[in-house]
Amino acid sequence: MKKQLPADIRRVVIKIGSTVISDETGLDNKMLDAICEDVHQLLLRGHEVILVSSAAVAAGKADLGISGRPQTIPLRQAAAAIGQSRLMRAYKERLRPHGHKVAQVLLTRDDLANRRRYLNARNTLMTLIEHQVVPIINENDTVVVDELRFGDNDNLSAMTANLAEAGLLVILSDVNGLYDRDPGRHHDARLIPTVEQIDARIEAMAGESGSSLGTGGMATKLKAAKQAALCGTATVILNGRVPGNLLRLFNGEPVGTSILPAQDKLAARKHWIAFTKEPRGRLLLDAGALKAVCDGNKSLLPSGISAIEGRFERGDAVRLCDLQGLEVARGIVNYAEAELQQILGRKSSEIAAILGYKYGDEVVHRDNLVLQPELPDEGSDPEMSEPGEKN
Ligand SMILES: Nc1ncnc2c1ncn2[C@@H]1O[C@H](COP(=O)(O)OP(=O)(O)O)[C@@H](O)[C@H]1O
Ligand SMILES: N[C@@H](CCC(=O)OP(=O)(O)O)C(=O)O
Repeated sequence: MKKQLPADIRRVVIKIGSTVISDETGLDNKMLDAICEDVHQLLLRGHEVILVSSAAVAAGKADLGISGRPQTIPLRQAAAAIGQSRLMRAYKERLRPHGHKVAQVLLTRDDLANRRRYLNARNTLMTLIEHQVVPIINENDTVVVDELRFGDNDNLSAMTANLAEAGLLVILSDVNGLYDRDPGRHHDARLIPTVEQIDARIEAMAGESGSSLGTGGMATKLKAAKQAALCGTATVILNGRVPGNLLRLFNGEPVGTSILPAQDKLAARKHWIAFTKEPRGRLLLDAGALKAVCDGNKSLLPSGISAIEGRFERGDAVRLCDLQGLEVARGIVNYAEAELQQILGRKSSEIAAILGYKYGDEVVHRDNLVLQPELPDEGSDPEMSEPGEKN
């Protein structure tokens, strides 16, 4: 088994956490100086760098008189509106003197869940990189509503790594990497230098954020790394508050926690189905369909569907479940819920007669299906569950 990071990494996504470049008073200029110096050096060495930067909220909240975490969504959105332009100016002022141009890219989950917009976002990123412009990505916090949020920038950085087909995802935080338990609470916690595969034992080590600046803590970083691993991208979780650490990593020094790519990676489109598209409904499959889909690598036909839940359109993602409701796969449907209600349990040869038209024999084609265990674990979003936060 391969136990090291891939050599010759050209394209890299670097995620910079709020805990790295901000404090309670706003942006931390010294840390921004140090990070931008390292980014400059990486660009000089010919790396293609995409930044995913947090800290818009942290950069703007003091203007609203907020200390600690903003307690409502409107306050968080207002803080981000103030802080995002400051954040961009901070990068521009530090990278421009070295001759590097920067571009702001603000995304919502909805932008990437729509295949056309996803491909459009990819084209924009590629065009920026071709023109030696450094994309600086953040969630579009000011406009986004809960259902359409990435939730945290660790998740956004993993989706970006897939979008850009990056060789490496670096997650800069305020800890040296993954410890066997939260080092903020346990002084004897030990750093894990390499993770070959993120399993339940590794996941159990990761706790939530220890500060009012960060979102999601180590748990969301591991989820992001797992997601990146499945698209063939390695992740390193590294302390961004130690100046020069980024360069040490690229000089081959043993820093942080490296999470190796999965041996069997998902094709980019299947990765998008599993992680980026939000499933809209559920199809309950009978025993024959379960066997065909899960063991036989077959497409799902209408005859194997026992029941339908939720409302969805043709082209949406749906969960394929057993009769107890347990998700066994996820895929893109060829028929809307209203159409499926008419053809469920029927033979494919009857579709055209029932509907008066037919998009295909399959309800979900096997090329548009992702099976467990490659689906994401559905955890709760720590910010969404805060009391009193409702849109
Ligand atoms: N097992 C662990 N190893 C390292 N850090 C952990 C672990 N469990 C929880 N954490 C917490 O995760 C925090 C980093 O995440 P977070 O606060 O969200 O920062 P960021 O702004 O970089 O995303 C650390 O400061 C630490 O308190
Ligand atoms: N989009 C938000 C950051 C959200 C987030 O995930 O923060 P962090 O855990 O610091 O990476 C902002 O710019 O403030």
